[in-house]
Amino acid sequence: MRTKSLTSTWTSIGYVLYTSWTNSRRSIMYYSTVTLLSAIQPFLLILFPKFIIDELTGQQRPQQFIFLISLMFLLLTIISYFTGYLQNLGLTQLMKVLFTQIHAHTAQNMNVDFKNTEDAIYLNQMEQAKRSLKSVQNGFQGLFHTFFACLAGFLAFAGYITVIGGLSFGVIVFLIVSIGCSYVFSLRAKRYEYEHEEQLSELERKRKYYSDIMQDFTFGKEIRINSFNNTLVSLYHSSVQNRQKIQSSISSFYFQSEIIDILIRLFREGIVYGYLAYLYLHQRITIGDFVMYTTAVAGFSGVLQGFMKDLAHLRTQNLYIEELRNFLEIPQDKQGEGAMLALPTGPYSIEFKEVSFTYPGNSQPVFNKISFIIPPHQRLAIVGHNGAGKTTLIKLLCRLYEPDSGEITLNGINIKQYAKTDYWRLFSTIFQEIRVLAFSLAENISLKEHRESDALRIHDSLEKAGLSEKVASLKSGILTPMQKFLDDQGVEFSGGENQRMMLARALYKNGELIILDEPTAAVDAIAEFNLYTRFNEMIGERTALYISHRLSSTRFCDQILYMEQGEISEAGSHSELMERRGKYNQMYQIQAQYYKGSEA
Ligand SMILES: Nc1ncnc2c1ncn2[C@@H]1O[C@H](COP(=O)(O)OP(=O)(O)OP(=O)(O)O)[C@@H](O)[C@H]1O
Repeated sequence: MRTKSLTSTWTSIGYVLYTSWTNSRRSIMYYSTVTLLSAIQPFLLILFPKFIIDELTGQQRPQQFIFLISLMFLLLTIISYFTGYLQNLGLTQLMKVLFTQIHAHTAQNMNVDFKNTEDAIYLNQMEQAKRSLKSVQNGFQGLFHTFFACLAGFLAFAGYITVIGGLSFGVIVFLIVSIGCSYVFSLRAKRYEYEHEEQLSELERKRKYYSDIMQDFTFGKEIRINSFNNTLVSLYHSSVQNRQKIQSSISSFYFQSEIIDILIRLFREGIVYGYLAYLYLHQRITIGDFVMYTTAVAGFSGVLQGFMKDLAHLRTQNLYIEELRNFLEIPQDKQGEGAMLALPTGPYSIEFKEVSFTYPGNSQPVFNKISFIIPPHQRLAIVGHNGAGKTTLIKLLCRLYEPDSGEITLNGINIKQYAKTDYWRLFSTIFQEIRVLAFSLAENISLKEHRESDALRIHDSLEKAGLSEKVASLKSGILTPMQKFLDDQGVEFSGGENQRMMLARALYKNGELIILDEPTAAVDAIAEFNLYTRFNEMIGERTALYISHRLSSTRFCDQILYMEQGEISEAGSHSELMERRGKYNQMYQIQAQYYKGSEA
């Protein structure tokens, strides 16, 4: 974590300006010009009235009077027109820059190490970084606008000092001190707001989660039957209420600082106007000077106060930018370690050598020096109770997590020595969660755009997965959109059909190593048995790894590992394990009772 100092405020300003400059130089050029114009504008309203009034109370030359009025309005019109025009152009360019950051944020989510996606700290960081990009007042846009506002304030400040300096240096000091007091109170409110941002973000995350569940009708049955709706509504309301409580305490801080500000302002302007009136009454200044100085003092206070507030805002924006940068700097997924080796050609053997692994943040290891071999062409089943570590084993094999110690080898070489993208090409996987995308059926199978997909292979995979008839019944065949998120013509498949679609996806990929991590939880034991057997026939000579709770589904496998609490307690073929009369046998017998009479 970087320090939250003024130095890092400069770093954040540097980051925002540099990013803007590299992505759109025009964004900086337009905003700089607008800044200059808006710094000049107030001085026209200070100086011209003085000259006009002096003319009226002095020589009273009509031509000079008309000239001054016309020039003032002409300049004001030109400046306002260009300010508005360039502001619009600048905003369009700023949006262009912002989208590069939003893109970087999204890309980061796609490219970070998988383990982050299951890590609450990362998820929180992601939300915080999103906050920097979502709001107009805060974060990237906030800092950009506030920086230029500060710059305009600074230029105007210098101009006012020059004008008021002609009157008295003491007035300037008095104005600066009184405005400084207001600044301290506004800073206090801003700090208070920032200190509670994290809490607000967490509450917002909860609120959003509850709201998503309430709108996700896949939870509909469970929620109604278990009368969970009232609980959800009350959780939703309490997160909203807690958020409101914090927000109202933030508002009350701001309210306090506004009140104090008004009181200080009344005191300040009373003193200064009294002094100016005194000077005028003693004929030490003209009526034109009086108007010029009162306008300048009001303007000076406004500019300095605005400048201080902007400065305070700029400093808090720094904290948002820190969060954005910290998030974007999370290292992306590494391809591997050292020089990457080319993948060997098959057949493939895999070995787990004394692999130990603990999930980040957990105290209990899932595996402690687990070892086993999957020889080429073997069908290996991993069975066991819930939480035994079966899916974790697959995550390690697929390099979604790295072992803490020990190694996993492919044909004798540590898998870290292969580039991940090459290594992943080897796998055709079907996981427990079935994820259908709101793209066409073809794109769901190939996971590529239409123009990059092979239609023949898609049809072939669908046929092998037993979905040809279904596809034939669809008006647009494999081009039929799935789900209705992006297309109201989209279709919904049944649970079993979705499973077959996943099967077709795995077949289309045609990986050398096949993994089925119990994608059949929703179907009955016979359907699962048939699916595993069919899949087994389809994959030919390839090495395969099957996970299931139903021992009948994987009994055809060459080797079965029976896992308990992260350890392999029994290993062998189905008949060997049955003969051993151990835990596998016991579990098989218990499960068989349920299938009797229904199995062929
Ligand atoms: N992302 C995670 N973070 C922390 N702990 C996890 C995570 N995923 C799983 N675990 C824990 O690791 C252990 C093994 O989980 P795993 O999912 O591998 O078991 P499993 O045998 O596949 O279970 P199941 O049959 O229920 O799918 C469990 O104690 C689980 O709570």
